[in-house]
Amino acid sequence: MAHLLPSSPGPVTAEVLVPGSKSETNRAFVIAALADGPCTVKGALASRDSDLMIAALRSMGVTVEGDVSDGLRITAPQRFTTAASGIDCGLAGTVMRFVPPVALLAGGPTHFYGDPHASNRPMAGLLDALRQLGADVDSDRLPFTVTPGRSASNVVRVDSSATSQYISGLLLVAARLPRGLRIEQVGATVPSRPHIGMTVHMLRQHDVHIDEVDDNTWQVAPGPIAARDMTVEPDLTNASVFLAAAAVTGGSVTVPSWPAVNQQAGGLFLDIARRLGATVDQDGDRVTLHGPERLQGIDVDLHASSELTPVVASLGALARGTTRIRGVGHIRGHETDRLAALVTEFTRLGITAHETDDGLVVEGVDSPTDLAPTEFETYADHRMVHSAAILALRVPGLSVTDLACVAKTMPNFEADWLAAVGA
Ligand SMILES: O=C(O)C1=C[C@@H](OP(=O)(O)O)[C@@H](O)[C@H](O)C1
Ligand SMILES: C=C(OP(=O)(O)O)C(=O)O
Repeated sequence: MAHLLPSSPGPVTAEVLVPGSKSETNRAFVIAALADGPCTVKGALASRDSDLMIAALRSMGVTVEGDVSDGLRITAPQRFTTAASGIDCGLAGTVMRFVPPVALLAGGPTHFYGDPHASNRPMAGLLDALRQLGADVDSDRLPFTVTPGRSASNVVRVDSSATSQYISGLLLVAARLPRGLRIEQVGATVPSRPHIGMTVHMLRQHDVHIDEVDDNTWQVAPGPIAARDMTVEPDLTNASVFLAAAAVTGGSVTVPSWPAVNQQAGGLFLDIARRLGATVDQDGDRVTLHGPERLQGIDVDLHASSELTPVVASLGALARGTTRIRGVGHIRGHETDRLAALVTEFTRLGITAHETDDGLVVEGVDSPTDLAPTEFETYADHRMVHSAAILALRVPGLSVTDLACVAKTMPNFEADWLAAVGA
């Protein structure tokens, strides 16, 4: 069923408290599940991806008590069990890449499955690394079964050019392996580096000793992961959607509780917005974005913050001139092939856009109200909804085919968006 998205005749003015970071939440859950005592996680995101992570860990013997609003109490099992009915990864990259390494600690085979499209997401590099650690793995994509075995080595060579999540997944379990782990990244280049930085930072807060030998080598000492309580920051990539509403309407949106120092790729949005012509003020932990009369197209490398691509593409479509996004070829393996999806839907709407080897080129539209509003296909991808929602503010009548997929990281998106844009 098509869902009409709100347009905004005037500037959007709002203050929006965004929910917890998906990336931090699912790392916090895995770290707590591997720690040497109970940990409380506060500020966690409640969403499909985090629910899938909790269900996965529970089915391996982890105890999760309490609720997200008061803090979740997570206790590692004496020994990880084999999940009797398998582990549902949904479409969550963090579940499909962070949990299989934990299955190395289980006493037998663990089966992993997911949504239909999850089978298109890259897994081979991680599964190959698990084989190097002695596991038997019966496929190179979902669904697959990991059966741990005796490891001949504590060194893995992994091509992580398809996703940074292979490195993060291996780092998370590394200290718990009998001899620790040395990870040697052998791919041409690793995307989304801040996400690896987040993994390293969070593990160090639990006394895990990680030596970043060089840009492509991590040496993790064996040892306990210290139990400590954690507080999850707001999700800055999701915050960018709301800030973008101000950017395209000449309005002002404030996000409170913005962590001054953070490891989130979404934090890079503020500089990108400035380059597009927005003004960004930071007053303590409050960030306010003021939109200009008209944004200006930019040439931008989003290799480090590729999950911002759908938002930046929409900003480019509403800016003056051309916007070129580079360094994001790997997002063809995200929730959907995001480059193809954005170009297809933009073109259908009348926006000139094309794919390049490693990104997109989008021509800014002079009169968005002249575009023929369409039904924007979302391909089960939450960030395609975000992209459409930003465009719709200036293209009255635009709808999306499916709104429910926002539950992946922001189940309350519709209500929060309607409140923010004053619809
Ligand atoms: O580890 C994480 O939490 C994530 C890493 C990134 O994946 P890629 O390295 O595949 O871009 C990012 O895009 C994704 O949204 C979340
Ligand atoms: C790529 C994304 O998610 P995942 O964690 O499933 O990889 C995303 O949220 O943009």
